[in-house]
Amino acid sequence: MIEVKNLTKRFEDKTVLDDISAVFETGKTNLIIGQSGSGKTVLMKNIVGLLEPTQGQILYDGRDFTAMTKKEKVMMRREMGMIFQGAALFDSLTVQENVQFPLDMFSNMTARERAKRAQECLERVNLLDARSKYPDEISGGMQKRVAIARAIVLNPKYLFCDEPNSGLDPKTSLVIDKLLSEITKDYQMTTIINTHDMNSVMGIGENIVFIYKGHKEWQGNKDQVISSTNKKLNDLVFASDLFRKVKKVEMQEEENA
Ligand SMILES: Nc1ncnc2c1ncn2[C@@H]1O[C@H](COP(=O)(O)OP(=O)(O)OP(=O)(O)O)[C@@H](O)[C@H]1O
Repeated sequence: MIEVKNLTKRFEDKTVLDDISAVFETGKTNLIIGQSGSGKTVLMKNIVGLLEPTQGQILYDGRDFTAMTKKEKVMMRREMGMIFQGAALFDSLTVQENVQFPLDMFSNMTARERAKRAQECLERVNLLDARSKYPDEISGGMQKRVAIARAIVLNPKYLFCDEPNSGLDPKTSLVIDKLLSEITKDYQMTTIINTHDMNSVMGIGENIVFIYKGHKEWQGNKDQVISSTNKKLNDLVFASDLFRKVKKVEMQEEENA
């Protein structure tokens, strides 16, 4: 579980995050949603330690990350897997070498053990057959799956994904969402996903934190999204492609009736 307590982030005199408190639960896909510029990325960067909070605390299973020394934070990062926008793979390394890279850097395993572990993770994302290919020889969706395999290779307790579906078609996005949801359950990770994708909200939104202009406007699950009377949340969700499509189908059905 990751707990954010009264988090405020200012850049000079600009307050980007204002007194945010939220709990992100273990074994669940926790989503951060909000309009462009609302502060989602800044929130995630504070949580993983890429930015320093101006005020507030971040607790990893009760451990106060904000109070840790630099060395302790580096140790904590080994418990975190990260998937950034785009897949951010090394073009000159094969799929397997990409997945194995964190092991080569941070583990004391033998070469044989590292290769075995990388292959286990590739198998988990159903890409073992592509292990000798280079990133430019595989599709965008496959590249994302390689990034997921790489993010879990060190067995993280916490998984962070920034817009995992950006640049992917809806069908491939569903595959990625399903995979993220499954590995979250399998490995009992605390997974936090920044997303614009309302299909993801409705598919894997077990715990959704809605950020509006830097403050927490709403928190709930996907079923509560549907029944919520929060106008700002409804504006965000019902302005999405998914709901426009649902509405269009309903209108067509009415016309045909
Ligand atoms: N280093 C910085 N210095 C000053 N302002 C910043 C800095 N980083 C982000 N901001 C501002 O913080 C606000 C929130 O940005 P953020 O990137 O978190 O939004 P977001 O919700 O992730 O948007 P998007 O969905 O478009 O990625 C924006 O107004 C942005 O300009």
